[in-house]
Amino acid sequence: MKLKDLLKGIDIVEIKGNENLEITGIQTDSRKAIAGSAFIALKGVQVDGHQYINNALDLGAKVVIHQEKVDTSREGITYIKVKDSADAAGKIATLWYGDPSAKLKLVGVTGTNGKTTTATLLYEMFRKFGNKVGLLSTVANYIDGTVYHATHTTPDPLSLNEMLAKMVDAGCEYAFMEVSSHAIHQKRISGLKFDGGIFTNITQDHLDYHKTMAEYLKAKKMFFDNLPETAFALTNADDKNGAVMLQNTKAKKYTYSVKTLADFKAKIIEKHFDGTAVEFNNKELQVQFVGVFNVYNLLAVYGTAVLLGQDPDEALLILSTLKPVSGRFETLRSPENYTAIVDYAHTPDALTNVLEAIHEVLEGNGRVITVVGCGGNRDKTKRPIMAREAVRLSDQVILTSDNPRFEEPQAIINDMADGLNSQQMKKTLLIVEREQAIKTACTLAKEGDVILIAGKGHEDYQDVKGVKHHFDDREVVRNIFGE
Ligand SMILES: CC(=O)N[C@H]1[C@@H](OP(=O)(O)OP(=O)(O)OC[C@H]2O[C@@H](n3ccc(=O)[nH]c3=O)[C@H](O)[C@@H]2O)O[C@H](CO)[C@@H](O)[C@@H]1O[C@H](C)C(=O)N[C@@H](C)C(=O)N[C@H](CCC(=O)O)C(=O)O
Ligand SMILES: Nc1ncnc2c1ncn2[C@@H]1O[C@H](COP(=O)(O)OP(=O)(O)OP(=O)(O)O)[C@@H](O)[C@H]1O
Ligand SMILES: N[C@H](CCC[C@H](N)C(=O)O)C(=O)O
Ligand SMILES: [Mg+2]
Repeated sequence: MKLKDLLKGIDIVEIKGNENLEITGIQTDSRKAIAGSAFIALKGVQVDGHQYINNALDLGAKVVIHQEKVDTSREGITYIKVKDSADAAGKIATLWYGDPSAKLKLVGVTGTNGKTTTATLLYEMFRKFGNKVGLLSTVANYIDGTVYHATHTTPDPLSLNEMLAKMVDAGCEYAFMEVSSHAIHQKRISGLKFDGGIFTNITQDHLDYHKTMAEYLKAKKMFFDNLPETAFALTNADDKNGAVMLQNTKAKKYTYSVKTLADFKAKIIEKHFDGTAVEFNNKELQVQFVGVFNVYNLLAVYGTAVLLGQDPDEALLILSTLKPVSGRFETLRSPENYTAIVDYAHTPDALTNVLEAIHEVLEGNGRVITVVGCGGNRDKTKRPIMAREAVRLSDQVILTSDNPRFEEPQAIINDMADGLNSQQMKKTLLIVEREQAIKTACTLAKEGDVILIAGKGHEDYQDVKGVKHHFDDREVVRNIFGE
């Protein structure tokens, strides 16, 4: 592909050299540069890609796209200075892969919690409508039924557009993807053509990265600010920032709600352990999901289906057949008749919601034992809050490890316990080994009790000092249950 054809829509400051040459590839990682390729230098979080320009050139790259002032003296090299190399990387990636998002009906889901659930259920629903569909999610990526390993919630722009192009090649008509705040902030989604955007909610998380809630909110809002007028923007009217998200969008605005008037409105009729009876826009249905938060997710799915032109009644029929996503409120029953629930709640709000959902169906019959930890090298301020919420809504809490990464596991647990007073500590155990923590919870549980094992959900590893050791909460539970 010709270099100049890749530069459409990019804010160029200066070009030095030939822009009329054939490119063999594009990279943002110097280590992957090949003969004749273009290297885009990104200002990273850890390091600055501009440092590696010569490494890329040594491997044969012929073009450098940069944002900072750099040495442009190497012979035969084209240097393109741009205003924003992250934005350029996104846009160049879309063009390199043939602008796949323009050939798909692409819908992005953003928010602190519920992205994986909503995007995955949309993928499943649209397949049930009979379409070929793609999905990019935390748990896994899918192209019309074929699974691909996911490393991020939202991949880097090159991997992202490569996946979208594969979806186009496979004949997919729709694609649903999670849009993380990191991805918006790092412009991994620049150049993508969305047909719709969904906002789930915003509560505390990722303050290690965004520093303040205001910055976190700004990142999420940017996704909606950049939607085109041809797209729809569907927001949660019950979230206090739901309307804020759509303040400056050009997209057509729609709302969903359980509490107020909205385009898509739900009423909860009855809650039980294997599902919820609800009314969506005055039509009754039974869904196989527990928790009010899941009613919101399902409502967003329903609204999206309708906004994409599907028949509302058929959408409701399919909704009632959908099943929970891997590692989200996954229920396992012990031979002694207590229940273990594995859930991906890793934020204060998610933990509160999932515990409230458990209480709503338990109705005071049976105790709640919660096993929970917090990730290392992530938002430290959520640790004491999560511990307090766990204690407030449980009869017994075991604080344990969840991906300590490069931190000391005991130090993370101590940060959590710092949120508890001596009274609260009385119902709290600290057990560093997660397997031991789960075993202890099972020893303590009696018939009718519920053990919530929170934070890891679908994850099948424990990330310790950069090494992912195999660990799966569900597997541990099944072993204890003798399955
Ligand atoms: C904090 C963060 O988001 N980091 C992401 C970021 O990396 P970075 O900016 O730190 O990159 P860097 O290491 O500083 O390098 C900067 C540039 O120099 C280049 N480089 C580097 C070394 C070299 O020798 N040569 C070279 O060219 C790199 O390729 C890069 O282009 O850009 C990388 C490429 O896109 C991501 O892989 C990386 O994700 C890291 C691994 C990560 O853990 N990210 C998490 C926090 C994340 O993104 N999570 C969200 C979901 C969160 C949620 O909603 O729960 C997600 O979307 O997955
Ligand atoms: N709409 C919601 N509101 C609040 N909490 C939710 C909602 N949906 C799910 N949760 C809780 O959050 C957890 C994570 O859900 P999910 O994986 O769908 O979120 P996510 O936004 O994809 O998370 P991540 O940012 O890690 O990708 C669930 O296990 C559940 O405890
Ligand atoms: N996408 C989230 C996942 C957190 C899951 C939890 N198990 C942890 O490791 O903190 C993050 O990277 O912050
Ligand atoms: Mg997710």
